[in-house]
Amino acid sequence: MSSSEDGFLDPNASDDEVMAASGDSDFEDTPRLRTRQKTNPKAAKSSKFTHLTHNPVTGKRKRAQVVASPIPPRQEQGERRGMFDDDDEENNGDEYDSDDEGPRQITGSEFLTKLLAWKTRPVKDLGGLELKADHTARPLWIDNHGRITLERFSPIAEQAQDFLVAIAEPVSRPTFIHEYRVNEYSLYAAMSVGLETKDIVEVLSRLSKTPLPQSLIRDIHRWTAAYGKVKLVLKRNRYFLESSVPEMIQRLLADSQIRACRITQVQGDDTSNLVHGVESAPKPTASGLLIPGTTEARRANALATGQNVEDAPAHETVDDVLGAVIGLDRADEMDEDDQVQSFEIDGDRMEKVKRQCQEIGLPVLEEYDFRADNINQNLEIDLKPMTVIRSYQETSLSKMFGNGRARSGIIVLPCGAGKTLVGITAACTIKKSVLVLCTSAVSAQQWKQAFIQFTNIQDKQISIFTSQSADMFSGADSGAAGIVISVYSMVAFTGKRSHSSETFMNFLKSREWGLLLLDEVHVAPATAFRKCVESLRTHAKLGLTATLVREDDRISDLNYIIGPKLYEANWMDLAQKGHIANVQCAEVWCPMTPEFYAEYLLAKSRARIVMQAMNPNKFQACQFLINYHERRGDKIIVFSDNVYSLMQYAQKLGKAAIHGGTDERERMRILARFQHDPNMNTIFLSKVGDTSIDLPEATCLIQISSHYGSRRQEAQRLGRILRAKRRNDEGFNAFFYSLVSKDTSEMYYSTKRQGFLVDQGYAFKIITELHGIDLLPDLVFKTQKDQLELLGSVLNETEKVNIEMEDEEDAYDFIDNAAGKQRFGGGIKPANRMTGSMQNLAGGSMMTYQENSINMNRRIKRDDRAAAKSGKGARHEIFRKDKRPRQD
Ligand SMILES: Nc1ncnc2c1ncn2[C@@H]1O[C@H](COP(=O)(O)OP(=O)(O)OP(=O)(O)O)[C@@H](O)[C@H]1O
Repeated sequence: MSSSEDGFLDPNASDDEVMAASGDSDFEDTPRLRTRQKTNPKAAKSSKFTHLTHNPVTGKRKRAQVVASPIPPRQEQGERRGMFDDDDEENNGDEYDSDDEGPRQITGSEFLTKLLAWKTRPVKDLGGLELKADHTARPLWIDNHGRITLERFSPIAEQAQDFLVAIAEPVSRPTFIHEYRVNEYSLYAAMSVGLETKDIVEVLSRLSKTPLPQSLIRDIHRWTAAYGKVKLVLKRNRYFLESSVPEMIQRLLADSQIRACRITQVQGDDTSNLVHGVESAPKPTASGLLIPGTTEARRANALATGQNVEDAPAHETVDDVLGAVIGLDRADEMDEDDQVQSFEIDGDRMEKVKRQCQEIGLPVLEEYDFRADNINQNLEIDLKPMTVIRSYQETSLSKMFGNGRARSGIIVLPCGAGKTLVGITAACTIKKSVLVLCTSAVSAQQWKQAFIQFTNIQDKQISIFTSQSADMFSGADSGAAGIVISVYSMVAFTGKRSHSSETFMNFLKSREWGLLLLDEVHVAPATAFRKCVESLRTHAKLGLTATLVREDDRISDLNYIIGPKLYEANWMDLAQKGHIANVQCAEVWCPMTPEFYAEYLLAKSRARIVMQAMNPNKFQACQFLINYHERRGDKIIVFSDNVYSLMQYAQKLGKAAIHGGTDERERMRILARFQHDPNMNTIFLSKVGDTSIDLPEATCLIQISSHYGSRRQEAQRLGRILRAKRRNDEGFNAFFYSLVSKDTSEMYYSTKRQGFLVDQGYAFKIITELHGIDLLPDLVFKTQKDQLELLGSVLNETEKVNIEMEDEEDAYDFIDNAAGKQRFGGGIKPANRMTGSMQNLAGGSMMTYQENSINMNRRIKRDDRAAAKSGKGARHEIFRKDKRPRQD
C-alpha cells in the first residue's frame, strides 16, 4: 500500500490499496489501517473446485476430472449428525430489534417462550441419510426441515441457484456457501410461476448429496397440494372466491370466519352468484406475451415495422434447468374448460379472508388476465424505443407474466438496481389504469418523472395525489385510463379530509385499477398502511423492495396482503456484472475519551445516543476519512440520524447539511452543488436521505449515528452508493464506513444492522486504528481542553434530551401515582431524580456548569411553555439555562 509523504493514506492510492484491509490479506500487516475481518461465519472458502462426473439436473454426463469437495463430508470424518449444529437460526435476536423504537426489555414470559422454542428448535439433521456415491458432484445439502445449503463453488451452482431462487427463500448468500429455506410460502411462489410438485421433488433429489428426507417430501406435497385451487377474482368492482374443485368451495364455506365475510345474493343480481352459480372459467389466453423493453419485444417491433432486426441474442429469461423440467406454459393448461363455482366476499374484509384461506391451507391465487379484460379501458402506454430493460429486470418480470397473465407478488431487487423501471414495464405490459403508492411526496415526483422519462405517457395522464396536490388526470371523469401516484399515508388516512382530497379518495375507491404498484412494499404490513390495499379495488398487485425485512414479525403477512415473492436478485451477482457498484464496507472502532466515557456511563439511554455520536475520536475519524476520500476524488455523504450531531459535525468541518427542517430550495441547492460543483464534495444528511435520493456521483458513505439495529436502514444507506456513476470504471469500488464508539451499545447495534448486508454477501472489515490521523493538520478536538468544551456543550444538549424524557416520565409518574393512590390509599410521591455534578466527573473546569434539581428543570421548561402560551413571551434568551454564563 502506498502512502504519501505527510504520513497518511495516499490520495492516489487505488481502491484496493485504500482497503488494503480488504485484501483478504492479514490486516495487522497493513501499515495504514489496522483491521479485522467480520464476515458471515457461514462462509466457507475453497481454492479447489469440484468437477462433475455428470450433471445431476439434466442427467447429462460430462467428462470427469478431479473430484474433491472442499468441505469434507462429515461422514468421512466419522461425524454424521449435527453438521450445522453450531448456528442457531431460530433465535436471530430480533427480540431486541424494533423498526421505530429503541431497545426493549423482554418480559419473563417472553423469555421462557424463547427458551422453550430454543430447546425444542428443529435441529438440522442429516442423520440416517447416506451420502450418494457421487455426492461430490452434487451441490446441495438438504435437511429434514427444508434447510438447504448450496456449495457455490460447484460447477453447476449457477443452475442450482436459479432453481433454488424459484422454490426457496434465500437466507444467506455470502461468497462460497449459500443457505436457503423451503417453506410453504416459497412453494406457493414456486407454484405460482408454474412449477409442479413432482418437478420440485425431482430436481431437489437430483441436486442433493443425500437422498431427500421423506418428511420433507411429505411436507412439499402437503404445502403444494391446494395451491392454485382457489382464486380471488375481481369482477365489476366486486371480489369473488372461486374454484373448480367443489370440495374446496365447501371447505371455504365451512370456515366460520370466511363465511362471515361472504356477501349473500342481492335480489335481481345474477353476478353475485354463490356456490350454485356455475360459470365457465375464463379461458386463459395463450402465452406469448411480449414484455416491452426486452430484446424479443424490440425484435418483434422491428419486424413489424420492417426495420433491421438486431443480431443481439435474446436475453435468457428462464434458466435451462427450469425450462427443461417445468415447461412454464403448463400453467396455461390449468383449469381449461373447468367449471368454476364462486361466491362473493366483502372487499373491505379481503385481507382477513386471504389470511384465513392461508391458515386453513387454501392460499388464494391472484392472477389478472388483462388481455381478456374488456371492461376497463386500455391505457395507451409503451416504453420509449430507447428504453431497454436489463436481463435481471426481464427475468423478474417473466416471473410475473410467465403464463400470459399478471400474477400478484413481490419483486426484490437491490437498491439502485432499477425497481422503478420494473414497475413501469409492468404497467406498460398490462396497459390499464395504474395506481402507484410510495413512501413520500418526493418519491411520488420521482415516479412521475420516471414514467415520463421511460415511456410515451403524457404529463396530463398522470395525477399526483399528495397533501399538496390532488389534480385528476385528463379524462378520469369519463372513465379513461390513467396513472395516479400517491403516498401510503395519504391513502391510509382515516381522519377528516379536505374537500378535494375526499373527492379524490372517492374516485380512487370507485374504480378498478389494473395494477397497484407498491414501492418499498416492506412498509405495507405496518398497522397504519395495511388498510390501503384493502380499500382499493385492484386486479394485480406488484410490490417492490430491496429489503424484504422488518424488525417485527410481519413480513410474512405480505404473502396474503400482496402475494408471494416472485423474484429476488442476488446483490453480489449484480455487482459483478456492473449493474450496481462494488462496495467495500468497514466498521471503524473509535475509543471514547475517558471524560466522555465517564459521562456516558451515567447518562440515560437517549442522551447516550448523542454522546456516542459526539465522541471526539469519532469526530476525528470522520474528519480523517473525509479528508482522505476527498483527496482521492470521491464524493462523500455523511449520515447521522441525530440532527444535533449532524449540525455540530457539519459546522465544525465546514460542510453543508440537509435534514428534515432544511427548506426545499436550500435542499435542492445543496444537492445540485454536490452533483456539479467540484468544490463541494461532502454533504451531511439526516435520515431524510436514507431513501429516494438518487445521487450517482456519491462514491463514499460515512455513517456517524444510526437507528438502533435497523438492518433495513443500513441496506438503504448503502443503496445510496450502489448506483455510483463510476461503477463500471475498472477496479472501481465505493466505500461504506460505519463509525462506532467503542464499548458502547453502538457496537451491539452495529453488528445487528449489518446482518442483512452480511447475508447478501458483504464483508465488513473492522478498522481499529487509522494510522496517520495524528498527523492530519487542523485535526479537530486535539487537545483535552477542546474535548472538555465539546463535552460541556454535549452535556447541555443531553440535559435537554433528559428534560424531554422526564416530561414523558411525568406521565408515567402520574399513572404510577394514581395506581399508588389506589393501592395504598394515598398519593405516593415518586422519587426525585437529581442531575449529577458533571464538573466533578469530567474535571470540567472549562465547561458550562450547572446543577439543578430535576424539579427545577421541569419548572423552567413549564414556565417557558406557560409564558409562550399566555402570550407574555418566554424568558429572555440570556436566562435560558443553556445560555447562562459559565461558572468557572
Ligand atoms: N434498464 C435501465 N436502463 C437505464 N437506466 C436504468 C435501467 N434500470 C435502472 N436504471 C437507472 O438506475 C438508477 C436507479 O434506479 P431506481 O431509482 O429505480 O433504483 P431503485 O431500485 O428504485 O433504488 P432504491 O431502492 O434505492 O430506490 C436510475 O437512475 C435509473 O434510471
